[in-house]
Amino acid sequence: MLPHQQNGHKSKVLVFGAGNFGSCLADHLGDSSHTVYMWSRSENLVNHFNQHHRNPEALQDHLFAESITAVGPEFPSAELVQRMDVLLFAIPTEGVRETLTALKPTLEGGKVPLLIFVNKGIETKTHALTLEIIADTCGPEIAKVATFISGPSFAKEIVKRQPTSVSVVSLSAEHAQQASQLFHQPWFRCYTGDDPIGVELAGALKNVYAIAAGIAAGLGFENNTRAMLITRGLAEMTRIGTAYGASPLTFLSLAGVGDLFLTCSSKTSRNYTVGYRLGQGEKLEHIIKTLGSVAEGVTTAKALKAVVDELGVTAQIASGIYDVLYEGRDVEERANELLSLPPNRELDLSEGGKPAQRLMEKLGLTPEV
Ligand SMILES: NC(=O)c1ccc[n+]([C@@H]2O[C@H](COP(=O)([O-])OP(=O)(O)OC[C@H]3O[C@@H](n4cnc5c(N)ncnc54)[C@H](O)[C@@H]3O)[C@@H](O)[C@H]2O)c1
Ligand SMILES: O=P(O)(O)OC[C@H](O)CO
Repeated sequence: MLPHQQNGHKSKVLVFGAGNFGSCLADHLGDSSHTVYMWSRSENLVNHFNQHHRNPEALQDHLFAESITAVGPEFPSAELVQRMDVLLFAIPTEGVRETLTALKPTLEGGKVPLLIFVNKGIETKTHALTLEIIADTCGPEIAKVATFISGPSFAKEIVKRQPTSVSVVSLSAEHAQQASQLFHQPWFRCYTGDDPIGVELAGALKNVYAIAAGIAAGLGFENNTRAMLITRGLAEMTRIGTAYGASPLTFLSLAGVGDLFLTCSSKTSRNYTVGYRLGQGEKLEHIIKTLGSVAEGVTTAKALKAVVDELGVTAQIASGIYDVLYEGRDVEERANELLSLPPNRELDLSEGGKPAQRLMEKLGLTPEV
């Protein structure tokens, strides 16, 4: 149990990442009177935040809870980390391995705080999910208790206390419950589950389909096309997920269709925006340079190509996005190619599960997910 659950004390939380989602979640917890530290690599951000309770790089209109202290730009000290009940990671997947490697010496030997991850991606170099990155860097015992929060959750709306619901999952039901209790509020509802592989895949893959939905809108396609993309995207991500070894039901959850629907339907999504701007004829390099924050679907599309090839699964939409982002294919021509493919059986699930089995074996668990 976390200290605040045992005796009414509030928790001490250190958030890694001071971008849109890190600062939004810091605010959510700080508002509930937890003691919150937020690490940023930017000295300017740290100084500005501590002086004005505003983030100069994200959610600029928001006045943040006073119980948040920004720390950095140096990596948080072992002394600070060891005082924490919770470490919350709100950095892109590409930075998780480096951050956990730096933390590992501090986590060794001492009490392990509750570890919560909110990134949504697949690592490009290794094609690993975050669960595997945690196992590689900190060992299987820590991976087994790591918790993942995912679902339809735009930071911009959470800071306005708009009702939001998320999936909170871990291989340890107890840790998922603890994370859920930490975050749960009437406007922020936490539903627990135990399929971190499925939830991670759903969160990562929906970003790729959001790029597709954005492209369609940028090319001038309207609502029918978007509905088709969301539905066929859901079928495709469920097929990939089950071939990987995840539960197909997970793709019907908040972290699955919930987040897919949100991200494919709004320009608030960075991934949708990347697609929209591609559809309008802008170059990827320019879009990434001027977007102002991360769109994880861009790197995930590359890793996903390798995952799909290894699984031998048909993933026509994901493959089209890969071709546009990494093979220099013309966006309109590739979209028309996709549209001219003959429709196949509407629903089918691939059998398999080898990647999840390998990951469970790495964690010393039976190969069932
Ligand atoms: N913004 C949202 O609404 C939202 C919602 C749910 C999940 N997420 C996920 O949360 C993660 C962070 O998203 P965001 O919106 O805060 O992005 P962002 O671009 O606004 O901020 C990213 C933060 O991570 C830091 N960072 C980047 N690379 C790093 C590295 N290698 N090491 C340490 N820190 C690094 C940046 O400096 C920045 O503070 C992403 O994986 C995103 O998919 C975002
Ligand atoms: O802005 P996006 O596309 O990264 O989406 C943010 C969140 O993942 C939505 O749940």
